Amino acid sequence: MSSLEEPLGLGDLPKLSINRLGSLSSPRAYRRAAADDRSTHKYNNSSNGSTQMVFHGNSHAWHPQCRQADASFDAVELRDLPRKVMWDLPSFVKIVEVGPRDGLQNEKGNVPTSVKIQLIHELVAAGLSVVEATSFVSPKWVPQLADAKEVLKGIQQVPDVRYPVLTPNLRGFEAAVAAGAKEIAVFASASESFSKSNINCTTDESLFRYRGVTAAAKKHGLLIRGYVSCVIGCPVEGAIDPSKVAYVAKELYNMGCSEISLGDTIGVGTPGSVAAMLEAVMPFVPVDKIAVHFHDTYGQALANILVSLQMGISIVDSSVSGLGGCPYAKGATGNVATEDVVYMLHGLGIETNVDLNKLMEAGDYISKHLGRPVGSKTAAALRKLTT
Ligand SMILES: CC(C)(COP(=O)([O-])OP(=O)([O-])OC[C@H]1O[C@@H](n2cnc3c(N)ncnc32)[C@H](O)[C@@H]1OP(=O)([O-])[O-])[C@@H](O)C(=O)NCCC(=O)NCCSC(=O)C[C@@](C)(O)CC(=O)[O-]
Repeated sequence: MSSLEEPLGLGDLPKLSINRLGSLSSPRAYRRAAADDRSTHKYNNSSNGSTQMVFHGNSHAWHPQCRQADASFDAVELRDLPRKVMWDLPSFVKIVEVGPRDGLQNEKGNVPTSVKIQLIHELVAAGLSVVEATSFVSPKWVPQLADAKEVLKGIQQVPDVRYPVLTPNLRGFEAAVAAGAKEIAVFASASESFSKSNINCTTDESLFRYRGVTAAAKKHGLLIRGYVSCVIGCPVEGAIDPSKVAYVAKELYNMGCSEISLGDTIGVGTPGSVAAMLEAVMPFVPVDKIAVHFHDTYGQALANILVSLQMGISIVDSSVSGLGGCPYAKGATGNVATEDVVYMLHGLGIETNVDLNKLMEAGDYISKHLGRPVGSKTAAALRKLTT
């Protein structure tokens, strides 16, 4: 386990917050300072008035003498603690709802076109300003979204709401434009193996292909979203080097993508590995153009979102009722549920413009249709309270 992945307890923060936290430039620097501060602690021994040193490695918060010694400044420091822990959080987060695409592409049963359209309408009614509608991919590869044209044409598009659609090649791009798309998304992978299984070509071949797609999109005045998948791990290759993610993100950004979504496709990331990956990408893509996209396979998605926000990210992808998975990423579970993201963000005082009740109605709608309970813990808890 790398030092970045060692858990850092909340109890460690009061001591750090005295003079360090505000001036640190990145979570990595913060962690180094935390490690320094925690290894040694000077305290006054009240029984004989002497000053003693305590060496306690990483267990500062739990060392009885340190707890006693810290008590004198805790009263002052703890008052400021929430602000310091919530260091630099954005005041507004844009949520990109990917349920109708990333969610429904993985369903075994057939979801009627009318249900997909109704779901999109409900999500927009809940206040979501970006709803990824469908994919113009090969129906042989993803039969669940074979009705892409009908879905996009069937939506009553609301002004100022974005409805991006995935386009893997020029053929998909042309079909999307003909169906009324105003925004497309291209998707490349930081893992060669996943690239081959997902779109049947290497990463560089896909980037070459996307140069044609993005050039055509710019000519038509369309917005372009770029995805990088497998940003933390790949089902075949295991851990992915952050420099590979940075390379793909940079290429997509430089070819004109206005937003780069970094996808933990199989949901293996932790706040430690996510922070390292973001740190690698940030020199190449402005922070306000980066979105994070977490699947919740290991239950880490909300923690990963929080650390991303702390690093300055303000665009989060999520999926109503936690729908999702990728047909070409075995074992990956759904995306983080939008309801849970909204609940956490509102709890942090961050605006989203999303009405949680209406969002839960959209979640109920699709869950009923799919014949299973809602996949959001927030929705399940709130529904229990009101029945
Ligand atoms: C890229 C291809 C098309 C290559 O597919 P291919 O088989 O290598 O290429 P092809 O050119 O030989 O095409 C195969 C057949 O598909 C047709 N075709 C070809 N293109 C299209 C098109 N656009 N629309 C409709 N049909 C198309 C083409 O005409 C042909 O039909 P046939 O001649 O055999 O009758 C294929 O591999 C494909 O569609 N892959 C998409 C797979 C997919 O959608 N995966 C899920 C995306 S999720 C993801 O990537 C992760 C993400 C974004 O969610 C983020 C995260 O979670 O981390």
